[in-house]
Amino acid sequence: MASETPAGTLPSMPLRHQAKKRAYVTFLAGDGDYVKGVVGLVKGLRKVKSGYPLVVAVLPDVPELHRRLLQAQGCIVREIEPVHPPENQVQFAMAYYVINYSKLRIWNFVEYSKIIYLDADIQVYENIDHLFDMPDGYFYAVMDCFCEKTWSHSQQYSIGYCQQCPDKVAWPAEMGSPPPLYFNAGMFVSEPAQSTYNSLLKDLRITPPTPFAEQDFLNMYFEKIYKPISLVYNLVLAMLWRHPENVELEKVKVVHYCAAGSKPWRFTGKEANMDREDIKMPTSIMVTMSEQKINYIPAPSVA
Ligand SMILES: O=c1ccn([C@@H]2O[C@H](COP(=O)(O)OP(=O)(O)O[C@H]3O[C@H](CO)[C@H](O)[C@H](O)[C@H]3O)[C@@H](O)[C@H]2O)c(=O)[nH]1
Ligand SMILES: O[C@H]1[C@H](O)[C@@H](O)[C@H](O)[C@@H](O)[C@H]1O
Ligand SMILES: [Mn+2]
Repeated sequence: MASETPAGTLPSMPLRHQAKKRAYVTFLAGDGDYVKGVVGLVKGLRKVKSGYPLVVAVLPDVPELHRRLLQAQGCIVREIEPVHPPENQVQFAMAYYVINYSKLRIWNFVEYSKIIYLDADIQVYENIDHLFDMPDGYFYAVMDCFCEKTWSHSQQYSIGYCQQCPDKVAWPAEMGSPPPLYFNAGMFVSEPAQSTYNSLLKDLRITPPTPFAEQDFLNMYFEKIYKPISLVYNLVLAMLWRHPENVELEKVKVVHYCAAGSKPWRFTGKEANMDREDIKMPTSIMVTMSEQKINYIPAPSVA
């Protein structure tokens, strides 16, 4: 009779556990204030009793103090090398998006069979561990909205077309077929694998950068296996004022504070959108959460 244990696996551990190591993953660059987002994120995951760790992929420029702060909060900190796109003259929608190509390194986290990636400017309000149980072989993420100014470079924006309401402005026949469904890359479910990682980096070398950096690149790379999931798993904040009819607020589990002026830890009340009630409301929840206790660990004395 053939053995039921494939070569290289431990016979004492049930197969289903060996094959299913999972993690939440986020990305952190620089010594700025996004570390506050990661602290808020890991506290949120803990609060909703997530059963999986948060791995923080950090670039070398993240200071030691921030790394220790995250470890003290229970995060697994993993340093990654920056990934640089090929040189060209593209104007990114936000200049700093260029660093986001480094996110591609997370497909090399092959000790995890499946990951849920969450931006540092995301907060979870309900447990989403069940997303790990969706069938393998797909890339799951939430469809984006094209209505904010960050999209002003695009054909979609120029004609007022958004995939969130595809019937409002129809895609003109003379512009060819409508663009494929496009996801926001601040939240997704995917499977790290050496072969995927290698081919992502190989393809990137021959792909000129575009305004939404790695988000555009991932949309092209995973186009064939992309499966949209409900927007409750990544409420891109501008949906609240661009497509309120699509949002059932009481069902939302994950909020993405990506709109201009919406980062909870940067709230001053004085910048774009900050006078909006729908920005002030979720922002105040998260500010309260992250103010509860950010206990900085003092750096060791150098004396
Ligand atoms: O100084 C920075 C800037 C960014 N980040 C990390 O990079 C992520 C992406 O940056 P933003 O959240 O500010 O970007 P947006 O939400 O506006 O951008 C969206 O488009 C980007 C295009 O590059 C990425 O795909 C991103 O994941 C997606 O949510 C942050 O959450 C954070 O995890 C840092 O750590 N430090
Ligand atoms: O990734 C971007 C970013 O998050 C912007 O803030 C948002 O307006 C876009 O819709 C999205 O594609
Ligand atoms: Mn974001």
